[in-house]
Amino acid sequence: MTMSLLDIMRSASVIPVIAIDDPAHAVPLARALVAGGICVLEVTLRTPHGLGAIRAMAEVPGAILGVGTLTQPDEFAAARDAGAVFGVSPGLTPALIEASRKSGLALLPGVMTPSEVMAAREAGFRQLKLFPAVPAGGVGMLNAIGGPLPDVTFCPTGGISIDTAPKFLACKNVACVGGSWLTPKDAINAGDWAHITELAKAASALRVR
Ligand SMILES: O=C(O)C(=O)C[C@H](O)[C@H](O)COP(=O)(O)O
Repeated sequence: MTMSLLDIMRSASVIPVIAIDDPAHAVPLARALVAGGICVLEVTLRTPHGLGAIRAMAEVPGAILGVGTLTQPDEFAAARDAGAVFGVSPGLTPALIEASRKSGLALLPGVMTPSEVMAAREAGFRQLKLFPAVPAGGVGMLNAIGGPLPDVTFCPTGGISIDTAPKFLACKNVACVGGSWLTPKDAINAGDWAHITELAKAASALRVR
């Protein structure tokens, strides 16, 4: 059964934004997150190991892989072939809209203003990433957008923590939040997978409303 992007977002509460510096970290990291109840994993293309990590992590039972930092059209098909079932970009351009359609990879595009929300909606996107969420105005911005533009659902990302996530998740137009706080580099480099599982447990205990 294929999950829609909205189903994936609703199943998540928190989507960890992951950057893999060492390919050997990919599988133990995915296992640690899934063990803590965090199953939707966004692996960014910020490092050269992104695609390889998606391929490896997609084999971990229970993990649902997304690709992050999509900025080039040719990355869509490559990420899909590696096992990503959705993609996330920091913004939206005509070339990315076309690449999403051609590849069939569901896209969660980044927006940060009402005009960008309206342009994304015109292009057919109803699930959006508010990025960067805190500099863009955070909860106040989400509530303000929800008035005139109530038919879009957000995954705010950028500047959110375990302490501030609940107030984002309480917004009517938020299905989940994204963040890098679940995957601190010092814990990953130390192989402290138990700590990552603890962070994941705390995050997966947060529920929308
Ligand atoms: O890499 C991307 O594609 C991005 O869009 C940026 C990430 O979503 C944020 O960097 C996560 O934000 P923090 O939780 O504040 O670290």
